[in-house]
Amino acid sequence: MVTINCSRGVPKITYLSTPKITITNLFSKRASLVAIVAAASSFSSMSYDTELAAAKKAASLAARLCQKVQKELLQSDVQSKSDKSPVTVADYGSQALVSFVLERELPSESFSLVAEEDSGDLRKESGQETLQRITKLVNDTLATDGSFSVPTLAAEDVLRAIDCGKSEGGSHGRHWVLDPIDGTKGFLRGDQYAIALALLDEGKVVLGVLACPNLPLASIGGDSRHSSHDEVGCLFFAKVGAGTYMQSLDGSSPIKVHVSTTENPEEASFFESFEAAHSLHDLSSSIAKKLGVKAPPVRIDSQAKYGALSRGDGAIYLRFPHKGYREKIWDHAAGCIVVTEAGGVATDAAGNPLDFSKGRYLDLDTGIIVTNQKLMPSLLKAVRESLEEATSSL
Ligand SMILES: Nc1ncnc2c1ncn2[C@@H]1O[C@H](COP(=O)(O)OS(=O)(=O)O)[C@@H](OP(=O)(O)O)[C@H]1O
Ligand SMILES: [Mg+2]
Ligand SMILES: [Mg+2]
Ligand SMILES: [Mg+2]
Repeated sequence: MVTINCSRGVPKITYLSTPKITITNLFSKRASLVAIVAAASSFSSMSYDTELAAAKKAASLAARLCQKVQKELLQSDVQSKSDKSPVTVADYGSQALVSFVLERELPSESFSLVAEEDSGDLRKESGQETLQRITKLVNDTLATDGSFSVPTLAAEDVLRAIDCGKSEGGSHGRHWVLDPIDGTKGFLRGDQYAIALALLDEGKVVLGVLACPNLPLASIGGDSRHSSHDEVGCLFFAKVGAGTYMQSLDGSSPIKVHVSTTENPEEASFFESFEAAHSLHDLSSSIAKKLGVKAPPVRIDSQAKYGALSRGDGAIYLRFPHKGYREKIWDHAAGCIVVTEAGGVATDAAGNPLDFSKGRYLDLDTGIIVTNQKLMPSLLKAVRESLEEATSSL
């Protein structure tokens, strides 16, 4: 927040944190004009450009690390966390790398990171070999980027970087939010996955980056045919109020992207989780049918769905986890700003906006739905009716 106090005609500007502007005790019209100009320039200095550049660099390097591991995937790389979900050397390596790069690129900012993984299993005797592999991977990846003249990281540095991700987030101050590999199951299958990084400021997502190493640069929408020669590797990025852009992970010039503008459900295809355990496919089908969607669902892993939606490959994303599942903020923060800055809307099943200010979890009603502004009212109606039918048939 920026507070401007113009009591003596000379505007005094105080920075708090988000770029809201309050003008108090205006001395004259001229003073007020000066104040507004000053506020505008202070707003642009709060434009998160440095943070966005750091986030793009961190996510791109992490994508490089993940691509290397996916090529060499060995069964022994896969560990199981206590909740039985898979985690690989690439999940840990990506988290260590992003944490290290952000801290190094933004030395003047206090650093808080809410991230999926922790180093618990790597600190055990049984995790030592894996830790050595991760440390080597992180060092090898940093060495591919000429701008880091850092001494080789020790295993302890890697553990510390991973554990920076223990922040609880919340509604005050700035917090980075990271899913080092979203869609680990897709990653293991050789399919889609994403490195998803966002920044919260006073509880709002202000920037997001999605690196999708296996996503074709061309549309994956319903009618498009893919050939094995399609170029893959997309980097989506969005900043609050500045739109969403996509470039290739190899570094082409960014292009501005926009969600589908279709108002006709018959033309709209919809995305959902690849894994049936992560989202109720039957419920999505019933909603899509009610809405009049003709195309079959496009099932892909990870927040690559939000990226693909942001460039209009499909028009709807439906996500209805099984009862009792609690969504984590790192599974949606980056995707949410990528799609909303591209003109889309993301809400829970009752139409409430997603609230990232409540800590590591998203508290929401039933599921997550995403589409464009025009289709949202009829989608919400179809969701409500399908949920009512599902409840009454129990
Ligand atoms: N039971 C259940 N229900 C709903 N969601 C779950 C569930 N279990 C896991 N997860 C989270 O889903 C993340 C993967 O995202 P998607 O469902 O979009 O992709 S996928 O189709 O499952 O691959 C996945 O993210 P990663 O762990 O980062 O891969 C999980 O956070
Ligand atoms: Mg996981
Ligand atoms: Mg995830
Ligand atoms: Mg993950």
